[in-house]
Amino acid sequence: MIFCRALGQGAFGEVYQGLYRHRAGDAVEMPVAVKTLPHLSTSQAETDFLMEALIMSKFKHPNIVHFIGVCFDQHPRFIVIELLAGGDLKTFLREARPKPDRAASLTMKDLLSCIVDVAKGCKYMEENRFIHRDIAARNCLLTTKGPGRVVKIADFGMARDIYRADYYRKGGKAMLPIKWMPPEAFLDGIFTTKTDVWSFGVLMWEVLSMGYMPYTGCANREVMQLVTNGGRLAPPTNCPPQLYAIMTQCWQPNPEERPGFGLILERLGYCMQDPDVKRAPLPVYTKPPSSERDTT
Ligand SMILES: C[C@@H](Oc1cc(-c2cccc(S(C)(=O)=O)c2)cnc1N)c1cc(F)ccc1N1NC=CN1
Repeated sequence: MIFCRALGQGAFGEVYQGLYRHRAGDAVEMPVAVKTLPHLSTSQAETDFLMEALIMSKFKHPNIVHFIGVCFDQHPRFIVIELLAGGDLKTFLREARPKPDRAASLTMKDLLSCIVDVAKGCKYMEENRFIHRDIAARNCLLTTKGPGRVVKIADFGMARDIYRADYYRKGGKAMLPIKWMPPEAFLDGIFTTKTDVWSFGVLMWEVLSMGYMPYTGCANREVMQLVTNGGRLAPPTNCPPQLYAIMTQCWQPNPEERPGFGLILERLGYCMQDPDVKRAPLPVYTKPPSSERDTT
């Protein structure tokens, strides 16, 4: 295991880019991401860290990050996963926004393809009765920024990676991604696969708004109030109504009425074939960068 450079701060500790050789003598070195656990971690943190590795090791799916291994017999303890060189989905979308001086580099088809990739990963988790609890663009990674990119769900620890502002510290307890949670989750702590369906609807909104913070400018408490009283995210600029319809189904107040990921994939399939959807222009943001307040 060779550590090359730091990728950023993960929930537990630093995340590094590294090179992994399956056997000492192997010529082939594989680029990997390495999540480390700081030396001075509580035993609870160690358990959570190991738990996250165990969860990832169970999954085998093209839209879920590939788990390579753990090293727990020395410090720092670390988890080795495949490196997805395109970085995270939220950053990718924000960087890809059409600018006045640069034509859109993505089409509606590209955005839909990202959404479909995540839906496939979610369907696999639903089939395995695994509740992710933190489906959001920040937790998805791309194999590459270029064409042919594949999006994978890549964080299984309610990770508080690089987007700390997205989380809400409720009564000093764990930080909760309120803006991605349904009422039954933040009010009663009920988490089912239908929790992930709600979050997936918010992820669709993030993708079609090209990386905006949901409920831009609203504090988490205001969002809890709004959503409990039936308020919902408005359609992103230029969002085709067929896609907004899927989001609103994901945000049904009654969890049972939200579609499963199989049905969501079917409906997304129709949208992919609908010429009106494929032809839809991307949102053009003319806001000067200084006033870009869509990160809080
Ligand atoms: C744990 C970490 O995993 C990875 C990050 C990057 C990765 C992340 C950012 C940029 C690049 S890069 C080399 O393409 O610029 C690669 C690439 N592959 C990974 N497997 C991660 C997974 C996520 F789902 C979301 C964020 C992160 N982190 N944690 C700390 C930084 N990102």
